[in-house]
Amino acid sequence: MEGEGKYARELDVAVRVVHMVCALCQRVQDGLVSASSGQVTSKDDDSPVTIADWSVQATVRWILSDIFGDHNVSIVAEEDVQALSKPDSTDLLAAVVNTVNECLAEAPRYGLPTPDTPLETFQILEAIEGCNSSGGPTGRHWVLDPIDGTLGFVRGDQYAVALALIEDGKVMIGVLGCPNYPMKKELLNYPYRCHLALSKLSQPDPDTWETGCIIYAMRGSGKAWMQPLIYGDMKLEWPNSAREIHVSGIVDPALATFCESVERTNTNHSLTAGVAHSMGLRKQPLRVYSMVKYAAIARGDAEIFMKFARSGYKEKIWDHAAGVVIVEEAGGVVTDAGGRSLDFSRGVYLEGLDRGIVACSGPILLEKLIGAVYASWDSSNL
Ligand SMILES: Nc1ncnc2c1ncn2[C@@H]1O[C@H](COP(=O)(O)O)[C@@H](OP(=O)(O)O)[C@H]1O
Ligand SMILES: [Mg+2]
Repeated sequence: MEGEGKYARELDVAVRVVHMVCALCQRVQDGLVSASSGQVTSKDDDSPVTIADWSVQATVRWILSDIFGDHNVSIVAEEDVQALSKPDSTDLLAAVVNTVNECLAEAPRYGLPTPDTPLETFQILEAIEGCNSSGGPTGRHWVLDPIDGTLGFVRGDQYAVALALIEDGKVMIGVLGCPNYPMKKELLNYPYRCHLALSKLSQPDPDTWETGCIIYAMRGSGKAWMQPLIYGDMKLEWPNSAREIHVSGIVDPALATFCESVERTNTNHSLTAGVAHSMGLRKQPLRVYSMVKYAAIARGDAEIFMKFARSGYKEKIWDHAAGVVIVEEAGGVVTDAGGRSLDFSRGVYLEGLDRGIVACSGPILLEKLIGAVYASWDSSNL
């Protein structure tokens, strides 16, 4: 199964570490949802960041460096230490140090190494700063979005932890941790807070896959997998009930579901409505935060994903790398709006992107979608 191939060790480590940091995220999100304020910081571009973003980044860096060797690990990731290093950020930094050490203390349950003594503040800052690679066309680069969909995260809704490995410009493995991804497709449409409240009434049962999964794939395997999150004191026992996932077989647009960002600042909802109409999609869009949208395509819960950012916005590789390989290995396709593959070899940004990003469960829908984008483009207000 998924344990074979050139990247088997990397995939195994990546899945384990994503499991571990998903537990970290769940603890922080539970605290955020019950706290009234003061837990969310704004970055210079006004986007939100939380202790979970920095803590996940530091934890992943520490584990990958420990296993593969500090000098062998190049990581391209979203966060830097700017906001954490301000004089009034002492409490924030202390919270990150505490969160990382709490998480790493649990590492043996995930089959991962743990530090001999708790990490000191400078080590944690170094770990966060150590994720400052800018990728490129050659060599191995890990790509991490510690919390994708931070807005969903702080709102108690969907978010994802995304880790990918790029080698010589190609995404070779992808892992998406989706701690709030519900078992049933219908529940994705359901306000997540309600689902959270209901699931709190009973202990999650891994057999029913109520909440939380890790989805992953290795390039060329033709397979994508899903495992449930582990809870409480459980130990991660490989293969942890892994089951194979596939894209949907629906090819009729009238029956297809399309998903897109909740935030209209991140994608042009009027353009996507025009495209949907032009291609004959009938259902209401499924609006979900984060790369959970790629997970939904790979799991067969939706057939189409579209993202059309405002002109001038440059898409970053960490927002797509893991999702792309997972969707492709699950049988789907991901391209720009001109039908070309995304290019992960050009550094931090997806350079040369034609208008936007689309993912489909197969080539028939993709062809119709690209035709509909051409038909709708001129009348859009981009
Ligand atoms: N103006 C903009 N246009 C398009 N995408 C944007 C954007 N500002 C931020 N984003 C990206 O959109 C991601 C969220 O996507 P979605 O809206 O689908 O949940 C953000 O990820 P982060 O939350 O990791 O910063 C960010 O990378
Ligand atoms: Mg992101």
